[in-house]
Amino acid sequence: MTLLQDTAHAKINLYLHMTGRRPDGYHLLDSLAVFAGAADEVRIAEKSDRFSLSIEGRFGAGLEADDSNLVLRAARALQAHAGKNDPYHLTLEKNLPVASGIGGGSADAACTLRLLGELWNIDEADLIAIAEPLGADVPVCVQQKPNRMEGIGEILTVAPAMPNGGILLINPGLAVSTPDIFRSFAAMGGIIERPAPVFPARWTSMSDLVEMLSLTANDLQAPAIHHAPSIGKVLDTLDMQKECLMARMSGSGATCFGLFPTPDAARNAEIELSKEAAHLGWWTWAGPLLQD
Ligand SMILES: C[C@@](CO)(OP(=O)(O)O)[C@H](O)COP(=O)(O)OP(=O)(O)OC[C@H]1O[C@@H](n2ccc(N)nc2=O)[C@H](O)[C@@H]1O
Ligand SMILES: Nc1ncnc2c1ncn2[C@@H]1O[C@H](COP(=O)(O)OP(=O)(O)O)[C@@H](O)[C@H]1O
Repeated sequence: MTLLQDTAHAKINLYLHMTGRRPDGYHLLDSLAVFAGAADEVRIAEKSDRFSLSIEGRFGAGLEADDSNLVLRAARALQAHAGKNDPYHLTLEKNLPVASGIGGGSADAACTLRLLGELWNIDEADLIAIAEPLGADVPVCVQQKPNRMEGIGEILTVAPAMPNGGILLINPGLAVSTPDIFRSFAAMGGIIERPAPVFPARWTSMSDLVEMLSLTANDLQAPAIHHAPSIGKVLDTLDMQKECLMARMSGSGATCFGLFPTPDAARNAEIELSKEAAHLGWWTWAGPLLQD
């Protein structure tokens, strides 16, 4: 029996600029993080003598249901914070590709915090504080709303709502290593000095949003293509789709996204390339951006 369930949406970095480096070597960044309809699901079932996890779904086989899983790490961190002895059996339906630049693990951790926070009556601000040590992308995933991320992701500023546009995600079926991509970024020249993007009070259409994004970049895209040239092919394929306004990689890759004027335009493009995607073993998802 399911007591509570929630969806853990894919995080998309619409742009990702590296702005500096901390003394510990971590890169400081500036990013507009938004969320797509594509999601994992976390369910809380019956009480148990300790937190435990079952994993199902298309990408479940790539993960262990042990203490390394971010769902259990988040549950235990919140349990310690709340001083609760109230463990449950949890189920993760893993629909998002793993280690793919769309923060699926971070979204799962944040989703677990929201669910247990609801059961145990814990404020969102406390959940965000507990999220931070679990990973740089976990705080933004607690709210699942458009946010500007700075610092290494812990400094969040609410961004204007997304227009009612569409997004097509493609993952070429390879996991890229985030540390390798950051290392290559540094080796290929590192930080680029540039003015910080300025957001308007609101975006009226996808074209309006894309106009601002055209002045930005994902600084990890070139190093990722260097490691995995198939990312370049994914970007070319997205660019060739009718009505695709722009194509870019998210996070440290390898998932890339195309932006479209409407969710239907993105779905039509997904259908258009479905044969090629099936042939190449690509994962695809098309639909709306979460708006706020
Ligand atoms: C690039 C981003 C953008 O949202 O997304 P993903 O690709 O993970 O989705 C994140 O900043 C990913 O942050 P996070 O998920 O914490 O990265 P991790 O895998 O823990 O980092 C692995 C390694 O990459 C390097 N690293 C990571 C983050 C950062 N801001 N600077 C770094 O230099 C460090 O060497 C670190 O040890
Ligand atoms: N529930 C989870 N879902 C995905 N990855 C997880 C999970 N728990 C732990 N991990 C580990 O976290 C790492 C990052 O995963 P993920 O969030 O999918 O990456 P990315 O942010 O690049 O999309 C993976 O290498 C994986 O082994």
